[in-house]
Amino acid sequence: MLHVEDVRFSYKKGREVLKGISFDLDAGDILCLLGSNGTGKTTLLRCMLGFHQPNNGVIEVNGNSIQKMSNKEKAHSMAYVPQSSNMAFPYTAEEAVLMGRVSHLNGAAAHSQQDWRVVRESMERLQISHLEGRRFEEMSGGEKQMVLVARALAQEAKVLIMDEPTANLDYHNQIKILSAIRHLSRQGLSILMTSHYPDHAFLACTKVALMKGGHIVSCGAPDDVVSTESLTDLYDTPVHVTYADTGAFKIKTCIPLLDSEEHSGDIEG
Ligand SMILES: Nc1ncnc2c1ncn2[C@@H]1O[C@H](COP(=O)(O)OP(=O)(O)OP(=O)(O)O)[C@@H](O)[C@H]1O
Repeated sequence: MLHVEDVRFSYKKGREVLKGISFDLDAGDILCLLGSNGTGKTTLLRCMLGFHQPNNGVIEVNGNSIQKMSNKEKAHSMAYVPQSSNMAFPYTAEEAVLMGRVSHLNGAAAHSQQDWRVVRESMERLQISHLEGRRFEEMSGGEKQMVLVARALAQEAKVLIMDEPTANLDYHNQIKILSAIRHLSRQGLSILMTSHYPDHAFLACTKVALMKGGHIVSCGAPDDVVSTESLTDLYDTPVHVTYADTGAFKIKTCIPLLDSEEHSGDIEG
C-alpha cells in the first residue's frame, strides 16, 4: 500500500533532517512513529504529503510515486489529519467535513448529492452526526479531532496520515480516537500516526517505528520494538516497560522515571 525507501531531506544545505528513511505499510496496518522532539517526524509526514520535495528516495502509494502525482491524485491516495489545536475553521462541523470532498468536485461549482452522502456517512462512521450543525471553533479538542478525522475519511483515500492525533486530549477522547483508528484499519485503511505516547503503540498499533537522528532505528511489532532499553535510548531518559494486569488481560505499559536518586525515597521495604 505505502512504500517509503531511502528518503533524505534537508531544509538547509549540508544539514540532513531525514537521513535515509525506509518502511512499508500494508492495508490495515497502523504504524506509530515515535521519536523525541525535533527528530524529524513532521518533516517526514510533510515529505510524504508532497509539501516538501525529498533530496532522494521513493515514496509510493499502491506502486505509484507521489512525486509524479497531481494534487488531485495525491488527495485521492492520502488524507492528512493535522493536530486539531492548529486548526481554525469559521464553519460548522458538517461544512468542515465537506472540505474533504474538494478533490472530488470534477470542475463543478457545487457539491453533488454523492458528496453530501459521503459526508453524512463519514460522520456516522465516527458517531459524530450530532455535531453536524455545531461551529468548529466552538467545539472541544476531542470533538474537533473527530471532525478532522471525518474530513479525512470523506476524502475516500486509503492511507491516513495523522500528526499526533491524541495530542491535548483527555483519556476519554484519546481512547475514542484510538478506537476509531482501529475501526478504520479493520476496514482496510492504512494509518501512519506520530505520537509522544509509546503506550498507544501497545493499545492500538500493529507496527512501531522508532526514529532517532534522522534514521528509523527500529521498526516492527510493538512487542518486539518497544522495550525498556529501546525507549531509554530513544528519549535519552530512563523509561521502564512492564506489564500491567487489568484483571481481564495483561498489557504492556511504559513508565518514564526520574533519576534513581529522586526515586530513592519511594522504594518500599
Ligand atoms: N521550516 C523549517 N526550516 C528549517 N528547519 C526546520 C523547519 N521545520 C523544521 N525544521 C527543523 O527540522 C528538524 C525536525 O523538525 P520536525 O518538526 O520534523 O520534528 P518533529 O520530530 O516533528 O518534532 P516534534 O515532536 O517536536 O513535533 C528540527 O531540527 C527543526 O528545527
